[in-house]
Amino acid sequence: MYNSIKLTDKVHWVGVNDKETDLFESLWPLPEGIAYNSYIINDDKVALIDTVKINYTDTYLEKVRDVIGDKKVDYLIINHMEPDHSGSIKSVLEAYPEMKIIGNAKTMNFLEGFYGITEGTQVIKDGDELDLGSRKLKFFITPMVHWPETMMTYDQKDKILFAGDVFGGFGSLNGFLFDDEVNIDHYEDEIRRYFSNIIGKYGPVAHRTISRLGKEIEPEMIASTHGLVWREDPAHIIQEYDKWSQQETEEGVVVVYGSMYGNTKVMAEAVARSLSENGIEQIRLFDVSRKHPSFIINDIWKYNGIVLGSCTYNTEIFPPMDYLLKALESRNIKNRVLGIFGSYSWSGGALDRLKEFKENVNCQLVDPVIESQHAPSSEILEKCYEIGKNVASAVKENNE
Ligand SMILES: Cc1cc2nc3c(=O)[nH]c(=O)nc-3n(C[C@H](O)[C@H](O)[C@H](O)COP(=O)(O)O)c2cc1C
Repeated sequence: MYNSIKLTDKVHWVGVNDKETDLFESLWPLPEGIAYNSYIINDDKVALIDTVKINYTDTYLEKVRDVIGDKKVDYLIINHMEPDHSGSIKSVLEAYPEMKIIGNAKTMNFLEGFYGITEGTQVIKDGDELDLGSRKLKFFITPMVHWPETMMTYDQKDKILFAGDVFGGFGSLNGFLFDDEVNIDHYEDEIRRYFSNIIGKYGPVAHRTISRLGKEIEPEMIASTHGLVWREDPAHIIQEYDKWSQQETEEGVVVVYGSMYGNTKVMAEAVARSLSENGIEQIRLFDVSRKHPSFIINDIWKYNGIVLGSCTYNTEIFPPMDYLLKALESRNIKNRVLGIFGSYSWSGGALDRLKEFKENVNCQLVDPVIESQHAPSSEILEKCYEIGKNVASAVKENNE
């Protein structure tokens, strides 16, 4: 018994849970693990949708057999070629050599490049259908959410959208699979962290894709390649993803500082205290060296205010702060209230990079912009309070 889980009479989840990988894509921490979801439709014809990471192939194939017994897999549909989903393709093909691999034209380049597979494939175009017997699947080509070949598959009978990575989240499935089996609030952060870390850069494409699908289909279930299957309230995850894809935020401020010996930290704490005194209830204060950027990005995605302060290191900005700035620039962070301050002792450098960051993102810079030499003086700390006050009033105004 390998714990496949029924979605409907003929559709099963045959995914796996990964609690062993520390860093997703060797970048993003997985404190709650992650699930690689694959689904099988056991109709007259049998179709698998995506596979799982190579480490879990054996368990995965057992789950597939658990559902279909001695039947063969007729089709393997590839919604996404990232190896956490495509890693078991070769093994599935060995187990079911007659199987046809279905993808779009771009999928095939990846299939050949990663796995040397050039035969037994079927190329589909946007809007094409595949008849499994009692149902027809329809394909939607949805490039760049978040790879060039990404697509989605819609089961028109059971009204299930197999969405690839879109609508996915971090966090493994601890016995539950469906949205109605868990307290969603507990998972919201991990879902947004997945969105902001992995899909966020492609927000505008995600928004266009969601708008298009909204006009063409009315799914009753959303089945992504990571995280929960949404059957009770699919509209919830669609709304959340759409909101995040447009960078809609709520009132709150994320203060991040880079500090070696505490002087910049004192400034950041003054800003944070002022934010609190000026009525901001959601304040996140992070040491950029100690909080992984994955979590900082997640909170920045949630709130409408950011304050960034950094010391100077060898004539440049403190390296971990530079890493965060690049991550935000690459995600085209926008529509935030922004406060900045730097510290130095002889040449300066940190504040120049923070000003460059301001030029690279579409955010509203709030006065004063501060540069402190050595330890912050009481005049400097007063200005930090001013940053807090001005950021507080701007984020409140923006939230009205
Ligand atoms: C290793 C190291 C390198 C530094 N490089 C520079 C520099 O190139 N230019 C400069 O103006 N200050 C430099 N500083 C000084 C700090 O940026 C400055 O003292 C700042 O106030 C330190 O803030 P902190 O206490 O928050 O770490 C350096 C300090 C250290 C420890």
